[in-house]
Amino acid sequence: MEKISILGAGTMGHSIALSAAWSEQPVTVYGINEQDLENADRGLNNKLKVMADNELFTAEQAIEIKKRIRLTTSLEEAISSSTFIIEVVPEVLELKKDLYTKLEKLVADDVVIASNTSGFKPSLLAADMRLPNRFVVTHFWNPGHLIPLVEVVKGEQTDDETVGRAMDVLKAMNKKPILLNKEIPGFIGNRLQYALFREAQALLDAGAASKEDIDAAVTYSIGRRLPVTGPLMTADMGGLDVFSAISNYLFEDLATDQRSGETLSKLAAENKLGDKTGEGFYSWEPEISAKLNEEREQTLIHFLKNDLKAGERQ
Ligand SMILES: NC(=O)C1=CN([C@@H]2O[C@H](COP(=O)(O)OP(=O)(O)OC[C@H]3O[C@@H](n4cnc5c(N)ncnc54)[C@H](O)[C@@H]3O)[C@@H](O)[C@H]2O)C=CC1
Ligand SMILES: O=C(O)[C@@H](O)C(=O)[C@H](O)[C@@H](O)CO
Repeated sequence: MEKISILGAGTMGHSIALSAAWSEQPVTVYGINEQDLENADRGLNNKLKVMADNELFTAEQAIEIKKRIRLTTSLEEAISSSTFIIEVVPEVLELKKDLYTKLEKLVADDVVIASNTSGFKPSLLAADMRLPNRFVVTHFWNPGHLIPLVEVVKGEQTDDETVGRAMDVLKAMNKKPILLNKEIPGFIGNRLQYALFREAQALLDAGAASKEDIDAAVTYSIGRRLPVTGPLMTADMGGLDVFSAISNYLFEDLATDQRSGETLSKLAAENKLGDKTGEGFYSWEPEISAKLNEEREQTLIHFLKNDLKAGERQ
């Protein structure tokens, strides 16, 4: 069994740690200061309560899971006995690369260093590493403790042993790892997610429909099918003659913007960042935020329970 350390205690870091602890693996989480750890501890307690309330495990098991997670502000302590490190710091290329340089001076040559980056190519991240063979991307999805997919992406120099260890540790965490054949920016999930996001922005900026109706067009249609059939299987079920005919006239009309759209750019410039600042495309009063986050969590837990029934989770 790998000794897992998570470097970064934020949105993804503490929820990935919860995933590991839930699969009975002890894990150490590094945060930058006491406030960071307090936020992580609160996030863990909230998530464990919701999961126990929804009978994913008992309240007693939740206590045991929490005991498996050690929080520290000491990087050295966090990695002192690690065999598998998952970096989950902000999506800033140089920040990540600088951390790997620091880590390579502190850990043994056989310790795997993985990144939860949303889309940087592993070869780019590992470009200055002493041992790029031990580096791999393990891209979890938010919330990391409730979404099964993890995209495993190897760089040009990632060796097979590192890939194998990453796949094994993710399966031991009861995740659904997929190994990409090629390293491409954004991997698979985010390329698809951001293609949809680009088109949604273009429709909003063109005044084609309201933000509510644009989102409804997804949640009340393709969003109902996607938990069952992905885009290629959906096309097979709809008829490739139809999907090909539509592709041949519609593709030339789809958005091809290379940057954020007008509305998103304006909102970001005004620091209206969505749920975390109280306003984005939508207004996020605390009660609305709590309601929508709980609804999403309940839905994701419902899917997880189906996985359990299907034996996809031991
Ligand atoms: N938020 C999301 O929905 C997802 C994010 N990711 C990726 O995961 C990574 C982390 O994202 P989040 O958890 O959302 O970030 P976050 O901002 O919530 O947390 C980042 C954590 O990194 C640590 N940190 C902050 N500044 C640091 C520094 N200068 N040096 C070392 N550690 C530092 C802190 O513990 C902080 O809590 C990013 O690469 C992001 O692209 C991947 C999937 C989903
Ligand atoms: O959970 C997600 O959406 C992620 O996998 C991502 O990487 C997103 O792009 C995230 O970074 C922003 O929500």
